[in-house]
Amino acid sequence: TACSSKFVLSQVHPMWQEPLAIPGGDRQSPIDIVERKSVFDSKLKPLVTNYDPKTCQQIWNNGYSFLVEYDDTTDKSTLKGGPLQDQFRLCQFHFHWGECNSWGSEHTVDRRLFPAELHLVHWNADKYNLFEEAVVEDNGLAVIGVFLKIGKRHEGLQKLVDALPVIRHKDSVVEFTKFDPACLLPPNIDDYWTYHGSLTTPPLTEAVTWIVMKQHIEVSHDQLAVFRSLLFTAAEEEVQKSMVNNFRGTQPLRGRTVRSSFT
Ligand SMILES: NS(=O)(=O)N=C1NCCCN1
Ligand SMILES: [Zn+2]
Repeated sequence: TACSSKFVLSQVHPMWQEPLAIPGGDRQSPIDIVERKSVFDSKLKPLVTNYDPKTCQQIWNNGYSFLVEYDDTTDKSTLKGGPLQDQFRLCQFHFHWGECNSWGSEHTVDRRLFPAELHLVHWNADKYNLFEEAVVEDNGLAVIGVFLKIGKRHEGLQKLVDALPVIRHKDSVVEFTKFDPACLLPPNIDDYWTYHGSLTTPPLTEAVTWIVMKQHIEVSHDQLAVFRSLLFTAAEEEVQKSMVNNFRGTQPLRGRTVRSSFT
């Protein structure tokens, strides 16, 4: 199959139709992070996350990925520091993955692909009142990206994996509480790359300060296989399509500099 050989990724059909015109279009995401071209910035501070598991509300299948949503009506689960000037609120996290372990991540590092990528999505609560307002502002959003590799079972992830069969179809939702997203971060969150880019799924707006962790996390083969049991399609649709390859291809760097918090 495509997965066994060193398959040319271009044969994989991205899951959504790329729009013809993109707003601005010179700071799109994801990108290939070329390690030796990233510029160390000693002024980058450590990232400060302060997540309250009590703000975890639900998990649902939106037809692109599955997402865990948090109550972002107060400053309970926040992100600050790193490259950020303001305090951001966590609104949701989700993943992107492939049909097999050869690909699936959105960002690449020196063209290296990972089997999956976690995105923790935050919006600038010092400047805006709602995610929907922040999503069109160039300093509106901050997304933490974490690469996943196949290895030992991730105990913290299992609670989430166990909920997936209940939300197999698009638009299904189930209550999901007391989940601490910090358990999905790698041990060392001080080493990251950061650059200005966009959302990688619609509305693709160029509002994101990306913070991509250098350290990956490990999940088991079986845990990632459950991600692939999800469906893009709603229950009533005749033809069911498995939710795989829900990643966007890398976009032109267009002269941007990727900074690193480490040498
Ligand atoms: N993959 S991504 O860049 O996080 N894209 C998103 N689009 C809609 C809102 C949340 N995130
Ligand atoms: Zn994403």
